[in-house]
Amino acid sequence: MRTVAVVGTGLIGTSAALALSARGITVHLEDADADAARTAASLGAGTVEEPAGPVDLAVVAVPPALVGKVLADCQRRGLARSYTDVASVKSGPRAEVAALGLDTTHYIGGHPMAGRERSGPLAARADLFEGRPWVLTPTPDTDTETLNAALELVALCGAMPVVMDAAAHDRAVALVSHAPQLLSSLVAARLEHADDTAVRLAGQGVRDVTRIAASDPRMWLDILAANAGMVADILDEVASDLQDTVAALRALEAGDEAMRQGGSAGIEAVMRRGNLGHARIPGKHGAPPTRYETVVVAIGDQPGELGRLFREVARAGVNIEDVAIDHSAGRQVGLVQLSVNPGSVHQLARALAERGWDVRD
Ligand SMILES: NC(=O)C1=CN([C@@H]2O[C@H](COP(=O)(O)OP(=O)(O)OC[C@H]3O[C@@H](n4cnc5c(N)ncnc54)[C@H](O)[C@@H]3O)[C@@H](O)[C@H]2O)C=CC1
Ligand SMILES: O=C(O)C(=O)Cc1ccc(O)cc1
Repeated sequence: MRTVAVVGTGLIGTSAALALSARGITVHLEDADADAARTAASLGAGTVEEPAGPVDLAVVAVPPALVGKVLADCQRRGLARSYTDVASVKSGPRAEVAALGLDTTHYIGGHPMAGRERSGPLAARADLFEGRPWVLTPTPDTDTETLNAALELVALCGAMPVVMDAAAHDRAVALVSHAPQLLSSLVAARLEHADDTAVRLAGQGVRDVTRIAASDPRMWLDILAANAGMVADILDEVASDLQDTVAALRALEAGDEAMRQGGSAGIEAVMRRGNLGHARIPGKHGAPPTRYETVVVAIGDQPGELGRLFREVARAGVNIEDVAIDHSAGRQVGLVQLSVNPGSVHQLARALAERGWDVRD
């Protein structure tokens, strides 16, 4: 594959374009908003010049409800030999492509399972898809050239292809992406009118649970509208779990010992079910989940501190598997939680302490 057109240069389109350009592919950028395409080009994602002839692959990276319309326009113009999209839902766009009578042999649905809570080209990152699943939804009439072009796109973006049926994809993402998005929004919504004194106490737990509550409501309305039934089914089950949990909490306050015991059992059961569900989430690069341990280091809230710390960790020969930073409210200090392999914890803590870092227990 030598030439690609990215149609829609927001977060996802520009991230893919950056990854492809970095690997020597010629990328043509276009967007209904000319500023978005120019911004992407200025970031090194490609050129806003039109291709001289059909490109090898066009990546349609627009909101889900527009995939059919934009694909129709691209095919009419003869923009590419093969086409794919990146929409977060797959059955809706597929039905629209069929309803519009488009060429389905040279189109394959796609969905990179990576994103950010921010939109637009300025939020793009070349490594966004690194090690992440990228779902492809071929149909019996998808031709080999198109499947291969999409597989090459996924490989060039450093992602792992997962071939799925569109309906199975939509069921799966309702569970692992769409329902969690709404649950995160609902937790964050409780904070809207909360007392400042309460919000100021927010720590890493509530930050983790609400990170994606900062997402763009319009884009998510589009996604949820295209998968509403499946997401509602999951939230129905969550609502039933919530009712049981509330009943268990009330029982914990009861005067009667037997009721209190029932309440304890209910809460313990939900916590244990959560442990088991959490343990099933794959680790980096789709590997089986790994248990990491954390080394906590306090750093000053000033430029360059994090870089200095990371260099020290590298010098100690330890790989950082994950990192989280907890900014204590009102203090000029951040607590950096370095997740590392359990075997490296003591060695790293000792090495950092010896070099003067404030390592916390
Ligand atoms: N944001 C996320 O975390 C993820 C989003 N997706 C999917 O990727 C797609 C794009 O999402 P984002 O990049 O986040 O959105 P975005 O809002 O950052 O970018 C969408 C871009 O499409 C452009 N556009 C709209 N109509 C157009 C048209 N008719 N022709 C050409 N360009 C047009 C917009 O001007 C905008 O620049 C959506 O289908 C979304 O479901 C997939 C994975 C993750
Ligand atoms: O922010 C995250 O962790 C995400 O996982 C975001 C995300 C949002 C939408 C998608 O279709 C896929 C991934």
